[in-house]
Amino acid sequence: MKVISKSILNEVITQRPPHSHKGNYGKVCLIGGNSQYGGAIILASQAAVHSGAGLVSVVTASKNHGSLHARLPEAMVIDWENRNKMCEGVNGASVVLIGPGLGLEEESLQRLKLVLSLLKQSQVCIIDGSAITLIAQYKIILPPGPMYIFTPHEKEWERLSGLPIGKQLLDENRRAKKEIDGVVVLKKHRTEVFFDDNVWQNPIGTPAMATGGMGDTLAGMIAGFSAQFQPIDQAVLAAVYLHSYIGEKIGENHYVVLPTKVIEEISLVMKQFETESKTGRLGT
Ligand SMILES: NC(=O)C1=CN([C@@H]2O[C@H](COP(=O)(O)OP(=O)(O)OC[C@H]3O[C@@H](n4cnc5c(N)ncnc54)[C@H](OP(=O)(O)O)[C@@H]3O)[C@@H](O)[C@H]2O)[C@@H](O)CC1
Ligand SMILES: Nc1ncnc2c1ncn2[C@@H]1O[C@H](COP(=O)(O)OP(=O)(O)O)[C@@H](O)[C@H]1O
Ligand SMILES: [Mg+2]
Repeated sequence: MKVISKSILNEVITQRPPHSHKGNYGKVCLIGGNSQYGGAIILASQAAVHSGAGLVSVVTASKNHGSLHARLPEAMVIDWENRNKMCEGVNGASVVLIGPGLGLEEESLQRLKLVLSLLKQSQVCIIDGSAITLIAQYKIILPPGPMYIFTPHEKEWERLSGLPIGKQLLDENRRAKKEIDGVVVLKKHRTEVFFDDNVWQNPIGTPAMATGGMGDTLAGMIAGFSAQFQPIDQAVLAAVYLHSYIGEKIGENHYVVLPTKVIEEISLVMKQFETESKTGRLGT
């Protein structure tokens, strides 16, 4: 297993070319936030915006629209009761994130199935939270084509892989990952990222980060990074590392690290690691 190092941030976070515009930094569509879990999708959306996604649309319950707009006027909002608008939002995205606060109701399942049926080969789809649980519970087969990134915590990984938490050892996890078409970010004290050919461990992070919404924040950061930076594998590793790096820094003088505090720091810390672009390449 390889270990992610800080240099991943310099490698991935490159200066923006002067003649670029928001369209060059990716369109992210996030789907989640039922009447119980509005906070999850708000945190994920904030994390995507603060990590630099060019345009962010949020498909969520109408109940969340006011609070989302109040916390994040940068995001566009779509009512998930409006099927046509929801389809437009998903179709127009380069990166789709589904799951934070989606819930496990029948409507949540139908929304997940609809989103999966709309995905195109060119899109990246991050699958988090309730979406992982639903995929496991209903044994949903994902349509081939898009690049999938799963972000389970240990219990979600148990549901998805069938491996009880106590049996989640490296070789067992590797074997289980082979059954899954996509990257797996297995979140825990020392998060592991499984690609087809290799596994990376995140050496940093603190239990001060063990608080609700921290994973929703990571999912939003992965969405923001995948929208802007290539190759996607590197972008995922950088997002995972940066999330814990910021958490550790805040944890030096806070007993608990709030997701909203992590989000506030993202852009500031990205600036510290920004390197001159060697190619002048634009994001897609
Ligand atoms: N503010 C909001 O709106 C928030 C909304 N959220 C949204 O809620 C939805 C449900 O997500 P969820 O993670 O809260 O619940 P679930 O999937 O049932 O997992 C919990 C179960 O797994 C167990 N467990 C074992 N190991 C574990 C581990 N390493 N990490 C975590 N859990 C572990 C754990 O064990 P126990 O706590 O009992 O020891 C418990 O039995 C999802 O859509 C999410 O986005 C949240 O993000 C919170 C903030
Ligand atoms: N003890 C810990 N050490 C380091 N990181 C942790 C620890 N506990 C939780 N985290 C991080 O916090 C996040 C929790 O994700 P998740 O359980 O999905 O949260 P939520 O669904 O509430 O947003 C993960 O990124 C995980 O790595
Ligand atoms: Mg979670």
